[in-house]
Amino acid sequence: MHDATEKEKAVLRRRLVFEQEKIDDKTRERSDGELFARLRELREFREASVVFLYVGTGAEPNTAMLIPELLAAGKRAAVPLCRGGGEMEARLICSPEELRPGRFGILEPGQQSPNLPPDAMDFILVPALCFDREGFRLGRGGGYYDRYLQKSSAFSAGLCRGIFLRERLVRLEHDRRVDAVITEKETIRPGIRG
Ligand SMILES: Nc1nc2c(c(=O)[nH]1)N(C=O)[C@@H](CNc1ccc(C(=O)N[C@@H](CCC(=O)O)C(=O)O)cc1)CN2
Ligand SMILES: Nc1ncnc2c1ncn2[C@@H]1O[C@H](COP(=O)(O)OP(=O)(O)OP(=O)(O)O)[C@@H](O)[C@H]1O
Repeated sequence: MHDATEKEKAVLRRRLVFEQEKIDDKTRERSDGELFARLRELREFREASVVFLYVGTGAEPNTAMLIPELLAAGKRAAVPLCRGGGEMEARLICSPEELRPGRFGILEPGQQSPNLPPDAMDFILVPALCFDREGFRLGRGGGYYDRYLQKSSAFSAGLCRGIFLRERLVRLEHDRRVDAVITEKETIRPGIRG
């Protein structure tokens, strides 16, 4: 039964990567603008002092854009540094210029950047190919965020282009939900909806 779910996830993952690539730059930029505007309005984001954010790649929201404004607002920004075994660390950065392509070609902080513990995070921006209305997600299959979210009690949120929002995704026991899913049109708080 688990095997069937993993397989279903893998099939959906491939289809979503294909769908993502069809979005043109202009549509993507407009979508990013709307997603970021909602994120900036989110109380937990505004109140956070330490934000753990991924650096968007490919068709993902271009979240690197948020780094300068976070720093200008006096917040601390941490970015994932991937390790082996599906583990990643939250490394503090002072500028987006510190980032270099790492594993998977995604921009990462350097080895010398300070490593913050999971309980130092206030807010975690969680990447995914898609989310559902209950806060479950389909990631790239590394299990990095499922493992990380288990170690942190920070508020977690995902940015999800509306076309990738689903009613209900397949899920396994280790799958963690996010506390908020932001689309261009709505901010969904699965916990509150019940
Ligand atoms: N921008 C961004 N950063 C992120 C993530 C993310 O989803 N987006 N991650 C979220 O976890 C972590 C990296 N996870 C990743 C997991 C798999 C692949 C990847 O390229 N997988 C191959 C297939 C691997 C295989 O099974 O052979 C691929 O997609 O071609 C990339 C990143 C940490 N940083
Ligand atoms: N908390 C965990 N502890 C141990 N293994 C885990 C945990 N979470 C996920 N895994 C394993 O990692 C692999 C990928 O999991 P999954 O398909 O849920 O990743 P994902 O959520 O798509 O990826 P990511 O979180 O990196 O975006 C699976 O083999 C899964 O069993």
